[in-house]
Amino acid sequence: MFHELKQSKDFLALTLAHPQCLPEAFEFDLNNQIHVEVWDTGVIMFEPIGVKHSKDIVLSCAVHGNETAPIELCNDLMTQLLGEQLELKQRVLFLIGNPPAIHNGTRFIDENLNRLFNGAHSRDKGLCNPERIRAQKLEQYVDKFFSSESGDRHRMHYDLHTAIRASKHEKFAIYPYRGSRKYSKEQIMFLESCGVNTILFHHEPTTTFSYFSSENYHADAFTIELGKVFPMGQNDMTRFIAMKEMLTLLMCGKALQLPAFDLKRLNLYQVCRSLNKRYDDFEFTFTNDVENFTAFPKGYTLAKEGGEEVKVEHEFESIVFPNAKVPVGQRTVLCLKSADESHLE
Ligand SMILES: O=C(O)CCC(=O)N[C@@H](CCC(=O)O)C(=O)O
Ligand SMILES: [Zn+2]
Repeated sequence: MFHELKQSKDFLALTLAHPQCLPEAFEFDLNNQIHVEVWDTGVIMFEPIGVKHSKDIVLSCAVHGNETAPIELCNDLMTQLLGEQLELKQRVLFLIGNPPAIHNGTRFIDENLNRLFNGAHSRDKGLCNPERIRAQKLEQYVDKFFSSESGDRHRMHYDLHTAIRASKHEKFAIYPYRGSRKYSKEQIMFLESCGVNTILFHHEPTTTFSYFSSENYHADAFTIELGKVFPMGQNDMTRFIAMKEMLTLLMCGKALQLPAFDLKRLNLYQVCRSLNKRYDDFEFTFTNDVENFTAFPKGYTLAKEGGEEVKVEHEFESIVFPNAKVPVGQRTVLCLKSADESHLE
């Protein structure tokens, strides 16, 4: 296994060759002062040797198996690290979330992994399918990674996705609910430098991976949507150059040279409500080619279910992630209104 990875430098290939689990964990040192630990299939940690580091960075992809651009992006970074092409100065944990779903070319196999974090994997029907078991393990790996360093650390988790539909703002990030904690202008400008200039502030706790890291480890954590979903190999990787460059600077401890916070460079949205499916016959009134962030006026009927109409409540509401095909009880769409900078620091 170790020799296979040393030779190929392709952690995605190793992961896909063993989608359920690896026969054993292993570790080794690269020739350029980097310690590598493989904890499980899709789970690899890189740590600089002999350097005083201060940042713990989690980069996750394939929490949804068919969202391939983030997988290619992360694999590029991992291959560069394994090929000793990067001078790593900070700790990084890469997570390839759902390898069986990558094989399947689907969002998930049994259950949406990104609804199973923050303990949801063990609630109700419990650890009854591979996604629930994987969610629990991913939580344990994040815990191990963040908890093994103490003191004044800067923890980050960028959970990389792509969206099912086209979007009026191609790249955007969901900033998980933070309770009384302020949202970070510096993180927002970091994302803007990555090409992600649209931020959605979530209005309530969720069971997503980014919320888990944000809530439990006070990490600067985001779900980041990098564009529309395409099959593996069909992504235009030039669209992710800025993202890759900024992540490389971050990992290698280089100056980020972030611009000052500037509202003119950003689109800020507040989630005003999450519509959960209540009846099997839930349907939207708009078609599948309506883009994310399309705004509808007050009174407009967005959806119908159980003989009732779901109408826009604010002057305008923009929709994101509409999906009528979720199980009853789950989110069918997020409704957004414009946000200002009042809760930022
Ligand atoms: O395009 C879609 O409908 C879904 C894209 C996606 O996977 N989005 C994430 C967002 C998670 C969050 O709200 O932080 C998801 O639905 O899990
Ligand atoms: Zn996704």
